[in-house]
Amino acid sequence: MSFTLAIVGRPNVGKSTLFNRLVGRKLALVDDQPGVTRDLREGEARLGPMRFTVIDTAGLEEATDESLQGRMRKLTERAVQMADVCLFVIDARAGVTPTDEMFAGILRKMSAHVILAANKAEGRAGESGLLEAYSLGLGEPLRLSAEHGEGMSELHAMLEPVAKEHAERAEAAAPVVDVDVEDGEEHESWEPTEARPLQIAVVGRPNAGKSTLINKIIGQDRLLTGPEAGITRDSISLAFDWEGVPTRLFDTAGMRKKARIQDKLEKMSVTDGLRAVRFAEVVVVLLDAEIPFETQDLRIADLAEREGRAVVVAVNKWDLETEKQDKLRDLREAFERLLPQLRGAPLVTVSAKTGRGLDRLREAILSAHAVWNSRVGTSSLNRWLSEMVEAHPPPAPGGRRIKLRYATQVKTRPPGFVVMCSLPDKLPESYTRYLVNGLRDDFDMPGTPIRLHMRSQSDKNPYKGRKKSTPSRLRKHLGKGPYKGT
Ligand SMILES: Nc1nc2c(ncn2[C@@H]2O[C@H](COP(=O)(O)OP(=O)(O)OP(=O)(O)O)[C@@H](O)[C@H]2O)c(=O)[nH]1
Ligand SMILES: Nc1nc2c(ncn2[C@@H]2O[C@H](COP(=O)(O)OP(=O)(O)OP(=O)(O)O)[C@@H](O)[C@H]2O)c(=O)[nH]1
Repeated sequence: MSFTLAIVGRPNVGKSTLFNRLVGRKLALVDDQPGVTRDLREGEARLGPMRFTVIDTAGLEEATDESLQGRMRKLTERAVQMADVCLFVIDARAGVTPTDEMFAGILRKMSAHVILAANKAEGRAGESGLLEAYSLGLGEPLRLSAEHGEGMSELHAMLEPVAKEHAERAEAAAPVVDVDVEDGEEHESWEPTEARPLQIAVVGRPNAGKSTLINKIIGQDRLLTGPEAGITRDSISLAFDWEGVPTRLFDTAGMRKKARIQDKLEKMSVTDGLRAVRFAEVVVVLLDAEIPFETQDLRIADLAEREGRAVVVAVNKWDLETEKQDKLRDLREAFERLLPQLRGAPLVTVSAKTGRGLDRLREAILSAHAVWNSRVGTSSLNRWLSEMVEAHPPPAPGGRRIKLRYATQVKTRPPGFVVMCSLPDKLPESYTRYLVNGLRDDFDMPGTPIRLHMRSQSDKNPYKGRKKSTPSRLRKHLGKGPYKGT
C-alpha cells in the first residue's frame, strides 16, 4: 500500500482542481462556488512514477457549532488523522487570510507532516501571497498552479522522502497472493486483506438513507446526513475495519432520474455514482421501504449485475413498517418478478437509523462476496455437466446432436465458465440458461452474476483481449429506456 496524502485548505483555494490533476480524471467536482466539496473523497494519484492515495477534503471553516460548516471541519480533521502527509493549500492571489492562520495553527498541532502550498501562482501571479505564506510558520511554501500543472515536480520531490519511509515500513507486511483461477479441485474463496480490502458500494435513490447507513456501519459521523435530498453530492470512499474485515465503502450520490438532473453539478454526481459501481465488488442496492423497486432502483440493480458485481438488496427504514410480515412477503415477490437476473440474491431489511439488521447485512455482504470469488473444481464441474446433459440433452438441429464435451471455470469475481461445444452457434439461449441456473443451484452460487461461454474446440480463450467496461458504457446503460424486466 502506498502512502496517503490529504489535501486541506479553506474553500475555493483549488483543492479539487489539484485532486483532479493528481488522479488524472474528473473525479472531484470543481466549481467556483465555495463549499462544493462536502465530503472526503479518495483517489489513486499518480505523480511521475509515484503512486499514492489522495484524499480531498471539504473546505475548512471557522465555525465550531453543529452547522454544516462545523461538521465539514470535523471531517477534515479526520482526513488529516488518516493521512501520512498533509498538503495545506492557500490561495496565493488572495494572500494569507485569518482563516488560513487559524487552520495553520490546528494543522501544526495535529499533523506530523505538513506541506504548505500556495496555489493559483501561475506565471508571476500571487508573488506577494507567496511571501506572506512564510508567516504561517509551516516552512517554505511550494509555488503551485493546480490549474496549469505548475509545481508538480517540486511536489514530487517533497513527497519522495514520505514515499521512501512508507515503503520501508510496508516491506514488513505480508505479500499479497493472488488466487490462481486456472485450475484446482478445491472450492475455495479469496479473503479480503488490508492490501486488498472488501470493496462495497452503497447505491440507491436520493434519500434512501445511504449516508445514514454508512455512518451507522462505521460508527462515527464521517458522512453528512440530513433531511434534504441530494446532500451527498459526490461519490466518496472510506476505508475501515468492519469487525475484523478490512473494508472500503463507497457512498454515492443518489442516482436521480435523468430528467430531474438540472444542473451540471448533479449530472457529474450521477456519473460518480456509476463509477463507484465499477470500483466495487459488492453493490448494496439500498431501497426505501416506503417506495421500493422503482424504475431507478431496478436499473441500478441491473447495471450492477451486468457489470458483474455481487449484489445485496437492503430494504431500509424498516423501523417505520407496521405490517412487517406482509410487507416482507410482498417485497420478496416483487424482487423475484422484477429482477429475475438476480435470482437468489440476498434481500435483507435494515434500519440505518436504529442499527437493526446491520449484522444480517454484514453477513449477506460477506457471503455474496465469497460466492463471487468462489471456484468450482474441474472434476466436480464435469461430473455435474454430464448429469445435466443426461437429464436434459441438448437439441439435435438437422439430426446432428450438439455435444457438450468439457467444462472449466476460467475466472472468478464473478465466476466465469467455458463449455467446449461441438456447435456453439446452434445451441439455443434457453439451454445456456438451463446450465447457468443449474450451476447456481448445484454449486450454491446465489445472487452472483455467472458468465457462461460456449466454445468450439478451435476457439481461443474467450476472456483474452476482452475490453474492460468504461464509465461511458455505464452512462449508456443508465440512459436506456424503461426497464423491461427480462
Ligand atoms: N488561476 C487559478 N485558478 C485556479 C487554480 N486552481 C483552481 N483554480 C480555480 O479556483 C476555483 C476553486 O477551485 P476548486 O478546486 O473547486 O476549490 P476547492 O478548494 O476544492 O473548493 P471547495 O470545494 O469549496 O472547498 C475554481 O474556479 C478553479 O478553476 C490555479 O492554479 N490557478
Ligand atoms: N425512519 C428512518 N429514517 C431514516 C433511516 N435511514 C435514513 N433515514 C432518514 O432519511 C433521510 C435521508 O437519509 P440520508 O442518509 O441523508 O440519505 P441518502 O440516501 O444518503 O441521501 P442523498 O444524499 O440524497 O443521496 C434522513 O432524514 C434520515 O434521517 C431509517 O432507517 N429509518
